[in-house]
Amino acid sequence: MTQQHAPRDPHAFIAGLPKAELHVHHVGSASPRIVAELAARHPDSKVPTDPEALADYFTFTDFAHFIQVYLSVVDLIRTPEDVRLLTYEVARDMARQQVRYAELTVTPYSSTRRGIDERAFMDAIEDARKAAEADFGTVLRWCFDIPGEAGLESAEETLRLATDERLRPEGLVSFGLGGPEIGVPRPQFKPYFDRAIAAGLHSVPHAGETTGPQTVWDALTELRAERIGHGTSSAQDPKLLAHLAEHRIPLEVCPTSNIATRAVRTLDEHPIKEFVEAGVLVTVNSDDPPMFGTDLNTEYAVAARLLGLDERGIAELAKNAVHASFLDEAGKARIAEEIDAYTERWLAP
Ligand SMILES: Nc1ncnc2c1ncn2[C@@H]1O[C@H](CCC(=O)c2cccc(C(=O)O)c2)[C@@H](O)[C@H]1O
Ligand SMILES: [Zn+2]
Repeated sequence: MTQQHAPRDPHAFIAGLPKAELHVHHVGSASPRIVAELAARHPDSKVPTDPEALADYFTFTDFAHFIQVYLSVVDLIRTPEDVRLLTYEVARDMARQQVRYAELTVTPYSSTRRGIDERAFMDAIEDARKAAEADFGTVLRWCFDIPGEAGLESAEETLRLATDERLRPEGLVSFGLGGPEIGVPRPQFKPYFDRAIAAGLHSVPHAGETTGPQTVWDALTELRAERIGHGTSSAQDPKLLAHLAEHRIPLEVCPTSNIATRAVRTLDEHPIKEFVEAGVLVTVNSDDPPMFGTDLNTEYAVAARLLGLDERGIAELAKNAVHASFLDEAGKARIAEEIDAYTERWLAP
């Protein structure tokens, strides 16, 4: 992807560009309005009840602090109605950014452990998914992820919720691993990923976000990752970059997330350019957009700036996500064609 001509206004082009998002968290996408509304319902919570104060609350000193704040928002999700409202509103926010398809990472263990009935949880996310598709045209699929720091008990429970035919939601396509990486080695989760893959789910663990390249190697070799969440530290290992490029294993890059959690010091130091120069398939994602004071369109603008992309280059990024997704081939072709048609209309003299 090289610079052909300076984009007229990348933000305007990006705002209308049809997109797919592969790495974005369910609770992490709760808008300040939704979080404030839920916090008002639960006065015992320390989460601020007004959106302005929330911006300060969502300022993190390090990754561990981010997880602490993240879990305080998880604590606000207490009823199936909270789950349904959150999910439907997240889809509304996505539709406003022309997101046609998203694989939303859900951590069911964290909700069922807090007392939400598992059947009611699955019904709530599925009802919202179908309503969002009908009302906004946004197609949602689920990734169920293990909160790694909660250990093998949470792995067992997440696998059960993902594979029990009486519970597994129709929209479930993948199986992930989130939470802190430090002190949470990937290999211990191999038996759970093996069983999830055997049940037809795609493996998409986080790796290399706050630890080195070995975590990414482990995700590839032990967890048979088809995509890598973040993979930021891959840039430290040329052999790993070559492996990712050769085997077309996409990275789910979340630039502002890496700055907000202090995984990367400044955007200009972000390794996204090294990834592209090494031939690695890069997708652009927002991770936990309201918590990081960003949204997907902003992440595309950041990537376009760091990679020096014009409209065609930006459109290629969007198509990378479509092709790296687990949507059916017909669905992929439909969105890719929409991206091309939009781009040609935009560039027509
Ligand atoms: N950028 C991110 N990088 C990594 N993860 C991210 C990111 N953004 C969001 N998450 C989510 O944060 C959660 C963390 C949950 C967690 O650590 C934990 C620990 C102990 C107990 C419990 C519990 O619920 O009992 C939960 C994960 O579920 C994950 O999906
Ligand atoms: Zn994430």
